[in-house]
Amino acid sequence: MLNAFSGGDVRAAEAPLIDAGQGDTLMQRAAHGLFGVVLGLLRDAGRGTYGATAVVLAGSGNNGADALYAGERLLRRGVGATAVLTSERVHADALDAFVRAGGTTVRLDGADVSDLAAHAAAADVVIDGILGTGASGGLRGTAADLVRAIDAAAGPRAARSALVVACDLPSGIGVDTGLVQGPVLAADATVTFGAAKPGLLIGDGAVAAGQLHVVDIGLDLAPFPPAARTLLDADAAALLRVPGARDHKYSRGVLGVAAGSIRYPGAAALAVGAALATGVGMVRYLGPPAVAALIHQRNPEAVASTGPVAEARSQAWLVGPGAVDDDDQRTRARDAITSGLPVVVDAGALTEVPERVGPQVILTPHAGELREVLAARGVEAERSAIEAEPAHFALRAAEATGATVLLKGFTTIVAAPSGALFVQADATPWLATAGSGDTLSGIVGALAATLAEDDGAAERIGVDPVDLWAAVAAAGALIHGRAGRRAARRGPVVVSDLPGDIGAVVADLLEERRLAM
Ligand SMILES: NC(=O)C1=CN([C@@H]2O[C@H](COP(=O)(O)OP(=O)(O)OC[C@H]3O[C@@H](n4cnc5c(N)ncnc54)[C@H](O)[C@@H]3O)[C@@H](O)[C@H]2O)[C@@H](O)CC1
Ligand SMILES: [K+]
Repeated sequence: MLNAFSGGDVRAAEAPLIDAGQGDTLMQRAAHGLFGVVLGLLRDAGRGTYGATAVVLAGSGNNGADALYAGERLLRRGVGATAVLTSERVHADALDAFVRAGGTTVRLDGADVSDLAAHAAAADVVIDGILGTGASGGLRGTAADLVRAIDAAAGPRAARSALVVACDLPSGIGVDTGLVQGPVLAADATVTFGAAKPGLLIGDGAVAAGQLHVVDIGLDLAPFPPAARTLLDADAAALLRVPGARDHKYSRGVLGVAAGSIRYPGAAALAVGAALATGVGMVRYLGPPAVAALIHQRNPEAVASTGPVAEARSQAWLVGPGAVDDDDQRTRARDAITSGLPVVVDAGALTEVPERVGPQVILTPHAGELREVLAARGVEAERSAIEAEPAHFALRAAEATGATVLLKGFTTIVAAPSGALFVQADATPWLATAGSGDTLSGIVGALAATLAEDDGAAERIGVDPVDLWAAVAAAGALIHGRAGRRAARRGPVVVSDLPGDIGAVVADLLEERRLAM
């Protein structure tokens, strides 16, 4: 599990060490970690250090100092380094060390911004040390102008020649939210100190951060609750339930599916296919015979009927995908949601959620659907606002409904009504295609069915039992994302082919788990 801590908590964890006179030690550890990552990236890019050039953007605070000390280390390895001082104030000792090692400095105030930008764009590496955890709001003033100019001179990240490495975080992102309010220099890599910060995992902040490296500088974060968590492969693997010798189809977990309609039969077929590939004892399908016939073309093992939820004994339910203009499906959705069993609620069924439910009800909206869920509870928010601050609004929806909320997007956000937050960035943009969400709901539904009666699941991955369903949803997002990336190796993702990849990802995860034991 990757734990992210709020900027405030990381600073609080630093405070006793700084009070004990260890501030400089922390800074040197941070600078050394940053230097190490830059070195590795230069090597990977085949550029080495001797004769390479670096531009250090150094702000007024300790973030600028970390960057200058990293610059000092690069200078001692033969890199030619220039520091652009973006503020009147600068950490005196760090600047002194940088200059003594042979670095040149330029004050941004009064300099020609486009000249500086051209110089930065032509360098081998740019270190962004303008703002760190002490930032309030986006970049302002001349520092904002400089970043905009470097961005324009260097071009989009994929086409740039200069590597950009962010010190602690890309300057200008919301440390705790990932909100990007002004110009931000998108980084190839971010080297963050002490612990990941939520803004590096969420939404636009995660996009700007690039590859994330966490450098241990010796902070004790145990007293603080993580502000966000990301499941790693090992966590998803630990959740998977492997059938034992005494298992049979009913004990492995039965997933009831009330999805699809005459208008949208395909959604049900995709969800069922994904659920079977994730691994369940049985899928019981409830819905129109014509939809069942489509499901049976690909998955004859699905057991279909047209009855009510009460007559289809299951361990968990999946309701909503493609269920449009169908009163029977609406009734089934309501019955499943109020059954007390874990239930994944997608698309058409989101409007059937009563005022208050429990965390075993997992809503899987995209931003537009979340807007509706919130509006129905008196919280007005534009879709664009939800996309800019997805974690904030997912948490609000979880709080307002009592449900677990999985918000789909570039990063998948899972908010538990307890306030726990999971963020998964496993997916590929190739998964942004029709039907993708149906397969995600099928995977989460299958995991829920197999774990519904597994009392040890929360403990296996070290989460509070009240947050189990959020972790299950996050694991579903991880499997879905990895399956999508696997499929994308063959070309654009065809969602109906995804079950093969889902099964392969489950097999890989279990193999990694076996090797780790
Ligand atoms: N204290 C320490 O010894 C350690 C500090 N660390 C580094 O220190 C950083 C935090 O340092 P600081 O607390 O000095 O904060 P920053 O380095 O983030 O700088 C904050 C300063 O920038 C200015 N500022 C804030 N928002 C601005 C905006 N939107 N536009 C322009 N200027 C703005 C303010 O003057 C503020 O004092 C961390 O991110 C990390 O890089 C780490 O190295 C760990 C150890
Ligand atoms: K920074």
